[in-house]
Amino acid sequence: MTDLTHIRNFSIVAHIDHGKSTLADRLIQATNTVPDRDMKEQLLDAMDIERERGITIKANTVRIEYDALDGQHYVLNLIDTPGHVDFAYEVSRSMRAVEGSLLVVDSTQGVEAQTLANVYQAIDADHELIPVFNKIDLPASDIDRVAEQVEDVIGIDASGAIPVSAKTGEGIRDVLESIIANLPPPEGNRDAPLKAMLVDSWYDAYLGVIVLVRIKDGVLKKGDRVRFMQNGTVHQVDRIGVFKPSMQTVDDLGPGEIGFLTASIKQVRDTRVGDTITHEKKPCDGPLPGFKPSQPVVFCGLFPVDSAEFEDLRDAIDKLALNDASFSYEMETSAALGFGFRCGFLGLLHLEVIRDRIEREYDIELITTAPSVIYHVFMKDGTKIDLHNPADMPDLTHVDHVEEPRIKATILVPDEFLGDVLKLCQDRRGIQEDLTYAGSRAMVVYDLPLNEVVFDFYDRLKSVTKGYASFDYQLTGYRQDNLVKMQILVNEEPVDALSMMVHRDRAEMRGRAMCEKLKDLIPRHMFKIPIQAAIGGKVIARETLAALRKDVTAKCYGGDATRKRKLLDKQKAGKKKMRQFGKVDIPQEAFISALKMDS
Ligand SMILES: Nc1nc2c(ncn2[C@@H]2O[C@H](COP(=O)(O)OP(=O)(O)OP(=O)(O)O)[C@@H](O)[C@H]2O)c(=O)[nH]1
Repeated sequence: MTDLTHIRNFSIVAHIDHGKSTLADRLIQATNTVPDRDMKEQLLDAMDIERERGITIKANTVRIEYDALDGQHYVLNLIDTPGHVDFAYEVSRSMRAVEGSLLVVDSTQGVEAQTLANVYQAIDADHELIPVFNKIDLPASDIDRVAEQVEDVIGIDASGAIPVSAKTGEGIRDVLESIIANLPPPEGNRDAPLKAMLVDSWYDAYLGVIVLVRIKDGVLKKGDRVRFMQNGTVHQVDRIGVFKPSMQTVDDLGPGEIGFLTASIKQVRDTRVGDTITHEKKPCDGPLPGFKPSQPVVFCGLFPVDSAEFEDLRDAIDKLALNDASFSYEMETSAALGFGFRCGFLGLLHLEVIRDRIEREYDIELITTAPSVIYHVFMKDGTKIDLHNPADMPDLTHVDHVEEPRIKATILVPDEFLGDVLKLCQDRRGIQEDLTYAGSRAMVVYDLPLNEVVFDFYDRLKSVTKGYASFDYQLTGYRQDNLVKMQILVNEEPVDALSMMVHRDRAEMRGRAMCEKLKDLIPRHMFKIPIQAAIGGKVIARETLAALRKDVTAKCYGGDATRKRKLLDKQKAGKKKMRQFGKVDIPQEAFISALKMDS
């Protein structure tokens, strides 16, 4: 157990690619936490995969021992956090477990949207920040400009900022000394009853659920019987330890310390992040203020292309969910797609990560239906429905009004792309709230419907700004609007997987675009196929796919048998990836591609 004044707990926050993981590596190396021969790049990230902790969205922890210039020995606990906007929640909970953060800014790039988002979270958490200007080894590094930006845009004092190169190691000692000098030590009382925060938890094949804890008061020992206050469950602690960064058991954990416990807990779902852990016999007076549980905001259906793989899909989803409490799912049946799952995610990246893992690691080909947000549907009889799936939208005659979730989006972009960004936001029904400049960069704040952002907003933003824009968002609440369900009919049959909620004013444009896309994506058949978009019973757009005249091999006149066979094989393989809708085969890509907007 370490004396409180010799502990510093901190996290590293940064915009993506500004060098957070590389800096963590250097801190670990400079303090000889890991012998040089075991040192590899992105140590904390790599460990994720080794430990099969699942998606690399989780915060990672490492305990560093440091002999400071004042001759004293310190214990530094570092929590590394994910950078992507979907996982902002992870950042906020890591911040609650520490007293301060290093704010890494790439000195060749400057302040970006996540830099700002992180600062706001730090201020919320009442947190000390040390600005660190990274990549000073690069010729494009401009510390003065970045310092000015930090002061102008973020409004924090940059005079104590530390220039470093996480690549060469220059400035790393200064970072360590600044942590000791400028971050406050934790507070806590070792004689008080145990009060510990459940910061994170994950599943380990050998040890069961591992719980990351931050001790506030009291002492945690192996063998203790502890109560998880919100859950009400009691467990016997069978192991406690710290990450260096590999797991090392210790005898006890005292106030201010960060470590882990195991207690034969079977499922991650049995542990609630933000819960307070105390002793069963001598409990603390009350729980710590908990965090709100993370709520899925984006929903979509996942169906196996080959319906025989449904059980495999169930198995894959069960396994993934074991380690990811923010991913929700329930079984769903669709007239067109058969059995599958309706899944909830924290955002689009989260959706993509899970989908890719199912396809790659479990080798199951999937059809992903249109991502949707949760709408509040107010019925004429006074009841309210939370609509997760556009296919379940009740008949309009019974609906009084519909509300949709809105976000506050912050976008930082070089001046020359500003016009394109404003147009994109405007096209997505955005309302401009703010526009300011910091040098040659503009910062725009928009109020946007989440629904218009979930599909391909980020891709579009990157493409119109050649990758120079950065983006961050927070949910702000619900607002009523003129929203309707649009159905797509192929050969007169509704394809429920392509149903979507749209704004009435944009329905026709979206309907037309969808029909045109589908016309290109659906192969011709022996008969004519009408493709229609409809609201209620009313068709608002229509395309017709002409009937097939020749077979695919007809153009290989001359009888090149191998070529013919190859073509036929290709056609056969293509068939496997298609789903039959009535008499029509629709290829898998059609479901995703049709939904991409060109605006
Ligand atoms: N030249 C130079 N390159 C650096 C420096 N620090 C990081 N990099 C490079 O910048 C890139 C991003 O660094 P990461 O450490 O992965 O950045 P990150 O912020 O952790 O990114 P995520 O983990 O993806 O959020 C990598 O290619 C690093 O090698 C530096 O001081 N100098």
